[in-house]
Amino acid sequence: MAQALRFLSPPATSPTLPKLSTLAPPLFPLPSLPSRRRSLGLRVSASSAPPPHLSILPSDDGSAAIDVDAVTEADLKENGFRSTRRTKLVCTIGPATCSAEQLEALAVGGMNVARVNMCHGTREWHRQVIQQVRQLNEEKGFAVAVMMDTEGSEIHMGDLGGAASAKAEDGEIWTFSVRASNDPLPERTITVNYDGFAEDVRVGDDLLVDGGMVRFEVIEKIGPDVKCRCNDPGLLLPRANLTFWRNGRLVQERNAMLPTISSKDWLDIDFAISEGVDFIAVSFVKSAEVITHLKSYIAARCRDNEISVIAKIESVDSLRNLEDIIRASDGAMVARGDMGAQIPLEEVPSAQQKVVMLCRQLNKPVIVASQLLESMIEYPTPTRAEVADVSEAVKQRADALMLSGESAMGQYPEKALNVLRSVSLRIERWWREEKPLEAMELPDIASSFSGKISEEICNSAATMANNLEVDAVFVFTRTGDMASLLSRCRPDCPVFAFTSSTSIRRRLNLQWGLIPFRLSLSDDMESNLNRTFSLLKARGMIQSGDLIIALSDTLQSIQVMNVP
Ligand SMILES: Nc1ncnc2c1ncn2[C@@H]1O[C@H](COP(=O)(O)OP(=O)(O)OP(=O)(O)O)[C@@H](O)[C@H]1O
Ligand SMILES: CC(=O)C(=O)O
Ligand SMILES: [K+]
Ligand SMILES: [Mg+2]
Repeated sequence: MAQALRFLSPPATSPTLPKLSTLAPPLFPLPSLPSRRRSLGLRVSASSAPPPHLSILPSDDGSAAIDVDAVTEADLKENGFRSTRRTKLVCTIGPATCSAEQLEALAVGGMNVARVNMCHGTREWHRQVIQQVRQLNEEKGFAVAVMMDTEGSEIHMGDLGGAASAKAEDGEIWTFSVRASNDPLPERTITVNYDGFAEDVRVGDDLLVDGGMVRFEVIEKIGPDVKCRCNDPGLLLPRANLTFWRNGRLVQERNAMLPTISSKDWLDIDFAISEGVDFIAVSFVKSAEVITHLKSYIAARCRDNEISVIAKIESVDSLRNLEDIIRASDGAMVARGDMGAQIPLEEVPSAQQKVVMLCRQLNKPVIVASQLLESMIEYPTPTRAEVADVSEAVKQRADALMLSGESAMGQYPEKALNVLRSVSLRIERWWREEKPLEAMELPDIASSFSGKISEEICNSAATMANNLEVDAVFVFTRTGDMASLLSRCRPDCPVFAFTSSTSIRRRLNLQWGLIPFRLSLSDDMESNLNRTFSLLKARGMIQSGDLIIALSDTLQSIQVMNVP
């Protein structure tokens, strides 16, 4: 009940919007502002006078600090609110991008999340990358989050005895063996990580490397060795994924019983907790239980639950149990690489669309991953088809796009990131200009009355933001929930999310349209607003007359105002 009362904003701070005919001349003439800003200042000028008690005061705690990175700051100063990118970008870090300078170049280029894949590299290597990202954040004000991606216990090849790749030619006979050996491997021999491999496969099965990049047929089994003939030649890469198919269907036998989180994964998870990563992405999720289990494991070890769990949707089982898995997780990834090895390729696009839609409905951030710009591993420009694929993911309004090999080991990581950024910006602008009909209804998701209030406030605020064409929504949030609820509505303007936690700030950086800032929040909404206005104005990120909607999760209120 108390919250229901608080939902009614205090009268002095909730200006009712006047009818257009009653508008008074602007109280804050803005001669030097771009025309759009000026017209907005005019349109709502009657409500633009700050309530008397909202006058700008010097910062009350003396710290006057607000954490924002130089790139966001420059973008806002130069291009204004409308041009900020809404789609977030995840970069897989690998040998091509692991130095401090390379990581900084990616952050400057728009990387919101750095992903390390525990399939590759040593623990020491991962530790260095994570620490360098943290240092970059501390020194330059970035909020780049770190995502640790588990190896999972699917079947994969060994590391090719240190070779970068091996070529399998048509008709060649190769041996796939479960023998563990430290000695150099005989020619055309590949080790396999799964002990049951030789028992599970049958003569006549198709063995697919990386979902069909190379294809073999099983011709003979000799103890732990499986002889295969290459039918589709190609390049074998270290630790490539292996699937086997019988009569046109993926074989799921004892290999289907492999645990989603292996013993090695648990050690990697302990490592991730001790290094303070922001997200753990779980490979080959099959059911919601494993996510629930991991979340309680983290909760028992981690103050304030500061790690979010992302379910990677890449197996047949994850698609079968999709809704339960997404409900249990803090977000999802459409991991199209392995997904395309587990279901027919022509089913991948509709699976992507389904996951993206469901995540938005359930208010979970979703990442579209793998092969977005695959050709840019080798070439400095993408194919037209790749640009169309990126556009499609942006049109689906996914929270984030991910680079894999393009940034981990490609020749043009920064160029690839630049393509994601410019295509996102262009398609987002197209969306705002064309306003395509959005077929999606957002169902009620709150499970408590106070959650319901927050949801209603955010839905209304997003509608108001679009109808009034405001410049930005400001949300003061302790938990980040209200920022997520606003992001879910995909409003036309950016959402400035102010939170006192650096960890929440980083995790909000995965979500569509949010520009997260760290600011020590007080319980007094007016003081928060005043400090924000003066700090952002002092840095030239907002100007007098900009029209904003302000929300707070402590006050449960909506205010519309011009920046004084
Ligand atoms: N830390 C690393 N060290 C060396 N190479 C890496 C590293 N991370 C990624 N790579 C290279 O980049 C490629 C693409 O990265 P990506 O993370 O998509 O891996 P993947 O092997 O396809 O597995 P996953 O299905 O988990 O994504 C890898 O196959 C590998 O060659
Ligand atoms: C990202 C990942 O794991 C995949 O696409 O398979
Ligand atoms: K992985
Ligand atoms: Mg995968």
